[in-house]
Amino acid sequence: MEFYSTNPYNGEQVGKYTAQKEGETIEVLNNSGKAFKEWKKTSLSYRTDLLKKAGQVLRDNVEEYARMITREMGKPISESRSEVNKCAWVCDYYAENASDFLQQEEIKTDATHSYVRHDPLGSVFAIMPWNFPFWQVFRFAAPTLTAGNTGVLKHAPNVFGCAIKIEEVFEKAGYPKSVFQNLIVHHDQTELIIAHEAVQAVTLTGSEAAGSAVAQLSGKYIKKSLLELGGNNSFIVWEDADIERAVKTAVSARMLNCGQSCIAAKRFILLEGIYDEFVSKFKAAVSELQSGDTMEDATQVGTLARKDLADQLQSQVKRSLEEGAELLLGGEQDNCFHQPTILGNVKPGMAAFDEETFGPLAAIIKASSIEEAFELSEKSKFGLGTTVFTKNLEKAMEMAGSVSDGAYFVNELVKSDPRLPFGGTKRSGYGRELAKEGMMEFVNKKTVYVKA
Ligand SMILES: O=CCCCC(=O)O
Repeated sequence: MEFYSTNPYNGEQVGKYTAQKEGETIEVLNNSGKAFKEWKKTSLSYRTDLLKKAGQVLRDNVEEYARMITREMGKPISESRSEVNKCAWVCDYYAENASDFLQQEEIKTDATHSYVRHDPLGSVFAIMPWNFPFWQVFRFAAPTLTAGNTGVLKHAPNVFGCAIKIEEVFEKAGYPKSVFQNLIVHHDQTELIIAHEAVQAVTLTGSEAAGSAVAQLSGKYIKKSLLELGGNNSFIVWEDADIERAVKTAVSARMLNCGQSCIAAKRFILLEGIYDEFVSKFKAAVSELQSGDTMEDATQVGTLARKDLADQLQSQVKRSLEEGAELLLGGEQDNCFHQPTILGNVKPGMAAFDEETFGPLAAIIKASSIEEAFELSEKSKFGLGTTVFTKNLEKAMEMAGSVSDGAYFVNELVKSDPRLPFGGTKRSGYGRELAKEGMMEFVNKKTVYVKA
């Protein structure tokens, strides 16, 4: 079986990849298991030195990696460069903090010594998506490998070229063979991989459907799993907000990565008093975004990663209009490109409110009070994050407890940061990545109890 990756901007074929057969996959997994036996015995300082080198390799080759990202999935080149630099940041972050995070925790009991060690688990299988093809992988790999696990990656087929480059980063940094390996496989091999004895845990970033299937398999084989799935974040603007700042942030929150982000703001819930002002300034700001050749520095809005994704967004726009939404801007699709689109008068029950919209589509919703805004925000099966814009920081912080999401940002877009835990609730998944929490997901918290 062959996989092809295609530049969604111009149709160029970027790569052709032959799927590994089951026997080859098993060999990769056996090697991962063997590598784990040696890797887990290495010193933490050896592993953090390698991680620092991986960060350096990323920085030294930003242009090459960024071009591969842009060619395979269509984000503007400037955003691809930022993505590669963010991967270098997460490497530096764990290189600096791993020894703190992994140190043993003494606990006073009636033992002479009792403490918790943080030992690695084995091989961690990562199933990753195409939307941040480097970042999603480094977010898992930097803490997980540094804790002493080995890693096996199954990337999305439209970014297999990125997956190969990522494997090269670890090779160039000097990681021992088989500590990080890439698989070119169809998802029908997922069960075989999860069932393999070397694999002790699974991490997936992707759709609800993929998450549910992988969680079932992880349950079947009793392997730990972490899921980072969809989102339908709200961006609530109160009447006292700094509107200029809210609009500027809203544009980035929705349009970065051409809107193809689980944590993008998708539902803009505006208090009545600022509705008209926000909408007119937001429309003006979105209209100014420059689309065009994704390899040009000036391009701000790329294409969607595949035509079926643009088709799906277009269907959500059309259905929402039929359901009573009002077209305020854009609305048209041309192959993989979808115009940045704003829909007004969006309400629960419409596609643009209920469904995750994975593209440059902003749904504008009116609320008559702060309480109603939060109620509307909570009307979602997802739970990744909420943004609130206001000058009343005290009241904003008071409201934090009423948000059921994994993140709550005040006067800022919901974003990932290596220093902060990242993950969702409800249908957005479970577990946390990044920060100390992310490193703790794939360790054996081993109790040691010693009596003299
Ligand atoms: O689809 C999920 C995107 C996460 C992006 C990030 O970690 O910044």
